Amino acid sequence: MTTAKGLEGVVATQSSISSIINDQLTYVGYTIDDLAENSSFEEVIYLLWNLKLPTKSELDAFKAELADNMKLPEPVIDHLRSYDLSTVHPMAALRTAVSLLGLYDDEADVMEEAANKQKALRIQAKIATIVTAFARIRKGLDPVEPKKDLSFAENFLYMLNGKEAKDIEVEAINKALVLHADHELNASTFTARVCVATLSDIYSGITAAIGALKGPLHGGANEQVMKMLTEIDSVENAIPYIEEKLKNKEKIMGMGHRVYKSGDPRAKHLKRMSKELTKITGQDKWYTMSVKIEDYIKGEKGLPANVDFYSASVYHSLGIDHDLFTPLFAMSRASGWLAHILEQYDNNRLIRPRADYIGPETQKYVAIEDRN
Ligand SMILES: CC(=O)SCCNC(=O)CCNC(=O)[C@H](O)C(C)(C)COP(=O)(O)OP(=O)(O)OC[C@H]1O[C@@H](n2cnc3c(N)ncnc32)[C@H](O)[C@@H]1OP(=O)(O)O
Ligand SMILES: O=C([O-])CC(=O)C(=O)O
Repeated sequence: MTTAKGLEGVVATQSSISSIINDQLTYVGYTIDDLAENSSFEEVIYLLWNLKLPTKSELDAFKAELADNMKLPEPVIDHLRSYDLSTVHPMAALRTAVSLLGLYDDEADVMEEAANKQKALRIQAKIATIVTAFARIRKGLDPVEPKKDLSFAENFLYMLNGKEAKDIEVEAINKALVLHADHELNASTFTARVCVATLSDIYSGITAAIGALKGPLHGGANEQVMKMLTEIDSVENAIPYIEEKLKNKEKIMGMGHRVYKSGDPRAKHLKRMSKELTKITGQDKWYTMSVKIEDYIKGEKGLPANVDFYSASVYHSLGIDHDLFTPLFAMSRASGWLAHILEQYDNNRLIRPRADYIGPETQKYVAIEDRN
C-alpha cells in the first residue's frame, strides 16, 4: 500500500463545478477574476448549482426564491438565545443551528432530486440569517428580519447592523462571497461529499462541512490572521514578530496552500479591497503590516498568501467582529458545499479509502486481572 499523507495529490472524484489548473481558479469554466469583477453572489450560486449562468429572468426568480426562504423557524431563534453567549464560538453556533434546521424541515430525509434542490435553497437562504441573529443576540439585540428586496450581501449587512449598508460595503461583501464560493475538493467540501456519499441527508452534509471549515488550517485561519495582526499591532513590530514565530517553527496563518504554489488567485482581489477599505477607514496600518508579512514569508519560505490572509483586514475594516470572519466564509462556501452534495448524490459511490495499519501485530487477549 502507498500512503499519501493528507491525501496530497490524490484525485478522489470527477467534478464539473470548479477547477484549479496551473494556479487558475474557475467556476464552471468562468475565471474567478471575471466573476469577482462582474457577478453577484446570487449569480454565482445559480452557476454552481445549474452549471450555467442565469438569464435575467432566471436570476430574478432565483433571487426572489432565496429572499422568500431567509426567515428562520422561531424555535431556531429561541435555541440561539439559550446558549451561554460568552463562551460559544459563532462557528459552533452555526454548526448546531444548521443541524437543528433539519429538524424543522419535513423533507429533511426525502432523497429525491427536486426535494434536495429545494433544501439546498432553504439552507443557503437561512445561513446568513443564523449568523446575524446569533451576532445580535449575543450583544443583547433582537435579530433583524431580512428584507425581500435586498440582495444576499445587502441583507447580510442589514441583518447584522440593523441598517442598510453603504454601496462600498455591499460591493466588498458581495465580492468576498463570490471569491469564497467554491474551491474544488478542499477539506470541508470533501467532508460534505464523504458524509452524503453514505446517502445521509443534506443537513448532515452541511453540518459536517461547517465543522471542517472551522479549523484554523482551513477557514478558521481568517480569524487567526486578525488575531496575529492585533498582537503585532504596529508596522515596525511585524517582521520581528514573524521571525520569532518562524524560529519557534510556528505556522503563519493565512500563508501557504496545499494546491497553489505560485499564488492564490483570490488573494489579489482581497489585497486590493484591503488597501482601499483600510485607507477609507483610516486603518491602513493593517494593510501595510499585511504586505510586509506577505513579502517576508514569500522571500523566506517561498509561501504565498492564501484567501484568508487579506480577507481578515477587509472584514475588520467593515467593522465585522473577528469571530464572525469564518461564519462569513461559511455563508459563501455553503453554495459550493451544496453544489458538491447535489453532484455527489447524482453519481454516488460510497467514499471509503484504506489505512495502512502500523500498529502492533496480532496480540493475545489478556484478562483484566492479569494486565499490568
Ligand atoms: C481557505 C483555506 O483553507 S486556505 C488555507 C488556510 N490555512 C492557513 O492559512 C493556515 C496556515 N497554512 C498552513 O498550515 C498550510 O500552508 C496549509 C494547511 C494551508 C497547507 O498545508 P500542507 O500543504 O499540508 O503543507 P504542510 O503543512 O505540510 O507544510 C509544508 C511545509 O511548509 C511549511 N509551512 C506551510 N505553511 C506554512 C505557514 N503558513 N507558515 C510557516 N510554515 C508553513 C511547513 O511548516 C512545512 O515545513 P517543513 O517541510 O519544513 O516541515
Ligand atoms: O482548497 C483548499 O485546500 C483550501 C482553500 O483555499 C479553500 O477551501 O478555499
